[in-house]
Amino acid sequence: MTLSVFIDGAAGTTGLEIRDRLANRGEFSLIVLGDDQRKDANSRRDALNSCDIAVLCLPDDAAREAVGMIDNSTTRVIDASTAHRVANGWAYGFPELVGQAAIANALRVANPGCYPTGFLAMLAPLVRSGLLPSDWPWSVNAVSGYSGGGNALIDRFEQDRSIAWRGYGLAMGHKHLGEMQHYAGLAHAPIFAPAVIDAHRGMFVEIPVPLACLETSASPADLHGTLSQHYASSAVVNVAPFGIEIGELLLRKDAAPWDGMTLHVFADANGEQVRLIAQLDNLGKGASGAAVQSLNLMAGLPEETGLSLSA
Ligand SMILES: NC(=O)C1=CN([C@@H]2O[C@H](COP(=O)(O)OP(=O)(O)OC[C@H]3O[C@@H](n4cnc5c(N)ncnc54)[C@H](OP(=O)(O)O)[C@@H]3O)[C@@H](O)[C@H]2O)C=CC1
Ligand SMILES: CC(=O)N[C@@H](CCC(=O)OP(=O)(O)O)C(=O)O
Repeated sequence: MTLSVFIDGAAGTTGLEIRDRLANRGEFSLIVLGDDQRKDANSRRDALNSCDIAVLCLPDDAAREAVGMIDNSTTRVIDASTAHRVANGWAYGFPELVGQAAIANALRVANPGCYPTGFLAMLAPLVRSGLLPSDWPWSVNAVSGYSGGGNALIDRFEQDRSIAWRGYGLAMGHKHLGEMQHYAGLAHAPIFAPAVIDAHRGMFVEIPVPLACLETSASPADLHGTLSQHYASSAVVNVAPFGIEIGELLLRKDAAPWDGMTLHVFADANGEQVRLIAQLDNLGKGASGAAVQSLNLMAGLPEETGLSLSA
């Protein structure tokens, strides 16, 4: 059976990438609104109510408005925005953390934020397993390609080629803190230091772990072993081998779209300090790839169908 999919916000950065990923997928037929209709409330309402699955690639307020326009009980929704990520009645679209069934059977799915995808992939399994404490004041440092800020940030970086690095979130309170704290089960929101660099796509998310200062007997190898076991059956997330000499990690300006994610565990020789580092594509597993992964599960297909998983 072919499922009809309406991408609300299909002309935006995330929406276009989802369209690309669905272009040759016979399992889905796309409802596309032309430029004259894509912001017209009646046209959107009709499309939202006539599709099987709506994928919202909109700013938060417009995403809330879109959900409010649905007046039937059958349209299923994947929302790429921040609006519903910790809301009641919404499954969190992170199958590796919540289980595939929770998404496959959901009416409403909230796509995770790009930075929380890296943060939660590493910290949530380690806190859940008891290897790392939930009440430590965690911090997270990250760099993202500028497409992470959508069309507005793309325009800014592409019009002003003098910006090499842009630190932000300086007043704290970044919109991703809620989901980071909630799904990792933390007592405190992490201190989050995001930055944008002069690359179109791709990101690194890093959690420093002062292992010797924590109340845990876990070694770096234990952390790596738990993550490896957690993702052993995942086609999307892989854990890099532990203890292999890697002198540097690079984010290339011309990186191709990638829907996977690689997790690294680096440690000093005494096992006192650890750096957990996730590499992903903000537009892949951080947004559009994750949305298609959930769409696959909602359609009863293997989660990795049609994704680009070789880095
Ligand atoms: N870019 C990324 O890496 C990630 C993005 N996201 C989330 O995905 C969502 C979309 O972001 P992104 O694609 O980057 O943003 P863009 O700004 O690139 O795209 C947003 C699109 O929504 C359209 N739009 C805005 N308001 C309305 C409306 N009321 N009705 C219909 N269409 C509307 C815009 O049209 P117009 O330009 O004409 O105003 C634009 O085409 C956001 O919530 C964002 O937080 C999540 C994870 C990562
Ligand atoms: C580089 C950049 O600006 N990134 C955005 C996050 C990406 C995004 O739009 O995020 P979500 O929908 O996942 O919340 C930001 O920090 O606000």
